[in-house]
Amino acid sequence: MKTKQWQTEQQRLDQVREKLKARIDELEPEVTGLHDQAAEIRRRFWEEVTVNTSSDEDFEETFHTIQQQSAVLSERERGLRLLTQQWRSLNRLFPSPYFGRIDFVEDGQNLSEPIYIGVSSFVDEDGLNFLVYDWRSPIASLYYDHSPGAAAYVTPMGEITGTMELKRQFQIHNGQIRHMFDANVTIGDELLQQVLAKGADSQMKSIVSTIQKEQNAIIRNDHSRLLIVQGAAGSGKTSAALQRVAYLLYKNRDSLKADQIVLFSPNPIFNSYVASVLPELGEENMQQTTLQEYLEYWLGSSLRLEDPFEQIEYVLTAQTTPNDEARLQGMKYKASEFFFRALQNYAQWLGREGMIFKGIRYRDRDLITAEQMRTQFYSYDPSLRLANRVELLQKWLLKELSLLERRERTASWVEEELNYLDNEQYAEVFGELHKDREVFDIAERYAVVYEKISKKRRSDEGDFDFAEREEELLSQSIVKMSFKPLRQGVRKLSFIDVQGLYAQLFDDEAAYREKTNEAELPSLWPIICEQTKEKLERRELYYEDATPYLYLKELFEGIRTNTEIRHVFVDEGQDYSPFQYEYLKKLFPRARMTVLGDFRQAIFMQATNLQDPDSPLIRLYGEAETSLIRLVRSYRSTREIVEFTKSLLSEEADIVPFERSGPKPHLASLENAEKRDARLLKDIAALQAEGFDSIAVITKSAAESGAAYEALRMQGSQDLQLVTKESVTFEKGVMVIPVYLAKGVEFDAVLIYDASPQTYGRENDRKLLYTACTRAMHQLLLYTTGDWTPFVKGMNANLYEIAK
Ligand SMILES: Nc1ncnc2c1ncn2[C@@H]1O[C@H](COP(=O)(O)OP(=O)(O)OP(=O)(O)O)[C@@H](O)[C@H]1O
Repeated sequence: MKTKQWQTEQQRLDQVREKLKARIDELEPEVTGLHDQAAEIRRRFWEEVTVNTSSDEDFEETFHTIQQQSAVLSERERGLRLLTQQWRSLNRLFPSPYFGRIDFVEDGQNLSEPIYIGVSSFVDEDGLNFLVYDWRSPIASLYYDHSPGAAAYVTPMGEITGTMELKRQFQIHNGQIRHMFDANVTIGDELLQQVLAKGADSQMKSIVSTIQKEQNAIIRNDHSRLLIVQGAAGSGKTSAALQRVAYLLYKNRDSLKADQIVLFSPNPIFNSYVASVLPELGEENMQQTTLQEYLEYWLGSSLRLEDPFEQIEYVLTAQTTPNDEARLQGMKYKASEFFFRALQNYAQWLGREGMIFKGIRYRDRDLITAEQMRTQFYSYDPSLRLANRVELLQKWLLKELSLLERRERTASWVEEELNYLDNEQYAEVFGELHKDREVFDIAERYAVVYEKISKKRRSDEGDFDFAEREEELLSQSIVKMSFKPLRQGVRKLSFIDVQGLYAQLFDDEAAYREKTNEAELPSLWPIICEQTKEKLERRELYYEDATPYLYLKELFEGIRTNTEIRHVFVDEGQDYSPFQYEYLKKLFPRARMTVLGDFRQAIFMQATNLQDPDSPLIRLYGEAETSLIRLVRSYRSTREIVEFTKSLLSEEADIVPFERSGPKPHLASLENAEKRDARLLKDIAALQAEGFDSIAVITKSAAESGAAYEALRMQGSQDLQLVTKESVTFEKGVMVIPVYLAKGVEFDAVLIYDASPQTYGRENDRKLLYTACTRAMHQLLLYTTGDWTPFVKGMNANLYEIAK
């Protein structure tokens, strides 16, 4: 790079920074001033308001002053928010105001304007001249999508074509240009080289300065209802997804808020891993959750739910017994669209017959029987949906309860209870009574006034006995309170026996076919039925039953929908079942969905193929509303690691390593476990000495992790972290982690604790081993105490080194 150009750029940079500094200095007092003002208003809020409710007029006036005060306050706070945002973004720009420049000449014009691109915009004092363009602005897409030459970008007004004369990348630190590259063919390779050579972090980083063209297509996709990204391990799916969130928030800043976006993550650790990317880009975080959290929220109080990790541990240790086979078949079937349709058909069948209710019992007797409910339920118009009929039944039950409650007041137990009320109960009843008493007093006052005006004596006046009335009210209250739980139960729809209704599906094969119109059933259906019912009897649910159970419940209670959410992101999308996708589609009817995943990393039984033409995911919204983008370039790992992991796969895969080199994966075969552990610790020490500070010992299961952790500690290693499904964050350092918790995360070096055929011997284990090995950025080491897993044994010996 010519020094002259460098100097010119540095001068421009200095000027921009001066202007930034000036603007920051200008804003600072305003930000503090507004902050103080808002704080002052908040502090004096009630001083400005005279609360007077003695008359209606006073009340109205008080109401208006409170409203006025809060309007002033929220206006100040809004102003403060905007200014603070601006101030923060200037501060973010200050150390490194931009990372790219393009010179673009629009067709029909001959002026070439340099466009500088950074994490947010910065406009000169005149309000017109953009000194820095936000990376999400339409023109900035030129930087990501094109090399110098003919280029075009899309604006809300249409496409603009022209010629890009220059594309330059910068690395700027604290106001100094450290590196400057002029790109020609592929953008960013040099800058990307530098970025990728760095170490792993316990927090994911933003990739804004080196977004690749195919990633940009994901980020800026505005038209698809469903966007599916099938991408190789380490191809930047998660990174692109987070940038996409930032883009959407920018593009729709007047209509979209961060809390209208939800990201479904594979596990809580992943949540914390990605949590800093958006704030780094100056945006608020979207909502983050796991499907398990959601299921727990809605079902957890009545049933114990198995989580996906328990399920996978089961799968990993499953034998070839009929019981295990049946459970595996059940997992597959219950994850399918067929089961989803079967439940819908079942709901139709229930519309005609077979509903199961729980009768209402009261003081050891049947108040309203299940049979009465059933008769009532089936007396409603059969064309009404289940949930609507349930609602009618609920109203009917509440009415019935009121009648029964009135009748109950004269029961002998009430009178007895009156005599035996202890002080506390009396006070409680009296408290209730007091409310009634007010009503009673008003009625009484009204009656007196009416008497005066009409000059007529009330006919019952002579008979009125307040003590009698009080006793009557007291017994009313006693009965009312004893009916309260019944009414609450009816309101919560606990008269529907959801558990019974779900269990009833699994009675026997013929009955199942009749209720659901299902033709194809897993061969071991009778055992599946037994297992499901047995589990339910213990008030527990398998993971594969949780979403279907919730769905069935909603068919009675009304489908739960969340219309606030506009964008749903599903990361590690291959791990969700077609059933779960159908459910998410129903749950978020107004949202667009972005699903990111890699079928080669599908380690759960319920996996969904993301990209095949007959994939249930593509059928979800239909082909016309779905876009599929494939990412084949892998950025995480060195070329050597990518070549090695690629050949772990059963078929030829289109995965292209990014040109970054490192040592070949190391294979170490030791005589016994003790020697293996000692070797592993020695290797870890050597890796640390090389400067790697994020190192993972990856195991197949949690049980193996626990054992490895103990064994390594016995050998004297003290600073190990054991990561379990309860862990919510992880720190840099050395950790022992089961592969399914390492999903989506990366490490400088990965050590596969036991790569023997006993651990990774079955075809199912291939994807697990692949997922584990693809977590490595710079170094990969595998250990065994005997033979090698067939997936390694079968590969070309050039792809690895045997450790001495
Ligand atoms: N355009 C890019 N510029 C710089 N780094 C990138 C880019 N794309 C991806 N990376 C880096 O590659 C690594 C892998 O990215 P990411 O975790 O997003 O991939 P992924 O496809 O979600 O992987 P996996 O499926 O294995 O979980 C990260 O370190 C990320 O920062």
